[in-house]
Amino acid sequence: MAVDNDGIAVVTLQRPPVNSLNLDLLQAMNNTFDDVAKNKSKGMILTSASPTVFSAGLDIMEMYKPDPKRLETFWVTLQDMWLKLFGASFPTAAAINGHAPAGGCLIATSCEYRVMLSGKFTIGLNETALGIVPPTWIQDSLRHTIPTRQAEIALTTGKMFTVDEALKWRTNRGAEGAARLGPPVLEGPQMPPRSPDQILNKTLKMCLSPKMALDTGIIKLNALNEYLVTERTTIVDNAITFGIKKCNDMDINIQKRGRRKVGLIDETAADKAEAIEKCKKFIKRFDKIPSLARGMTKQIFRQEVLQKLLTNRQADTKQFLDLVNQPKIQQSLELYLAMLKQKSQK
Ligand SMILES: CC/C=C\C/C=C\C/C=C\CC/C=C/CC(=O)SCCNC(=O)CCNC(=O)[C@H](O)C(C)(C)COP(=O)(O)OP(=O)(O)OC[C@H]1O[C@@H](n2cnc3c(N)ncnc32)[C@H](O)[C@@H]1OP(=O)(O)O
Repeated sequence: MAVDNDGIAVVTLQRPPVNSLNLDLLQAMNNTFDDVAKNKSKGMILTSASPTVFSAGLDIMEMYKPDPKRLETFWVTLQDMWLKLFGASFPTAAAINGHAPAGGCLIATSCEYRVMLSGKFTIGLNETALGIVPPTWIQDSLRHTIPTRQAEIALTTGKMFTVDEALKWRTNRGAEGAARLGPPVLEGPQMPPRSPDQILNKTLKMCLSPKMALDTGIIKLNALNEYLVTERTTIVDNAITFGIKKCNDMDINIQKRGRRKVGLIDETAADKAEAIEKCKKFIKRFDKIPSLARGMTKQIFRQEVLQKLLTNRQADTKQFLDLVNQPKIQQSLELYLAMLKQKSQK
């Protein structure tokens, strides 16, 4: 852990080669989180010493042919880590400088803000694809981060997101739809927007025109048609300007037409230094907010999810131990480890 001049703690996971979460690393994380709380740091940023992996998730070796007592301690320590991180009163952010599968994604989604390096990295909860049911609190971390429906689909498909996918979800128009619509509006040529008063005056003028004075339905319709045709660009432009303003007011970031940002991650960065800077900027947003009020508000906001695990802790542990001790699961772990080894030797 390194604390900068602003009082922000940067905690670097350093367990080569892939920061897989074994008992020792989890215990070290828990002690560090306690220190950050005790030192009254302004906030904490989690990152990794590896240039390509944030964390490979749980260390599979802890679950393969395990010592029963150690396995239980391992799971309880993982629960502790999540309770401390997800429930931390201080601001937390993850500078995700590489792959973040399964438990790696859990750490990231337990933080309040995520900046991920652009590149061929992936992030997600892939448990279902491996034949494991992610425990409720692991699912809750994702559900707390992205919209419920997207979380359900991601969990049931074991989806690993590319950085681009993690940053923003496409609308149901999809990429093809967006392409069909032509260049993004914000990048296209812009008409000078007219004020609503100007539009109103123009409409009134049109209604009082000689054509309108004839007062026949058909002529009125023609006049309206003419107005709509001649003014369509202005009308559309005004609608877009109004929509963009509303989105800005509501802090909805629409960067391109056909897409909207929801965010398993909040931002991307070109390198680790930039990712850490962006995380610091997030933490500094709270400079003028009383820290007690901030921390308590966050904990109340997260209380329901935290309480669920606190209430069901023993049952959750038993479920894990029963699952891991199944011969079928041990067989799967053996195969998975062999597959990983084979891949790493290529
Ligand atoms: C799979 C679990 C199955 C069953 C569990 C059973 C019950 C559990 C019940 C509930 C728990 C639910 C929660 C689970 C959460 C988890 O976190 S499970 C772990 C899931 N993690 C993964 O699937 C990631 C696997 N790793 C990778 O995909 C890649 O390693 C990665 C993309 C992270 C990095 O790729 P790369 O840089 O190319 O590195 P290598 O693949 O070459 O790996 C280097 C060495 O590290 C070893 N290794 C990789 N991941 C793990 C790991 N999670 N645990 C232990 N060891 C790992 C890999 O074998 C290489 O070792 P070697 O150098 O060959 O000795």
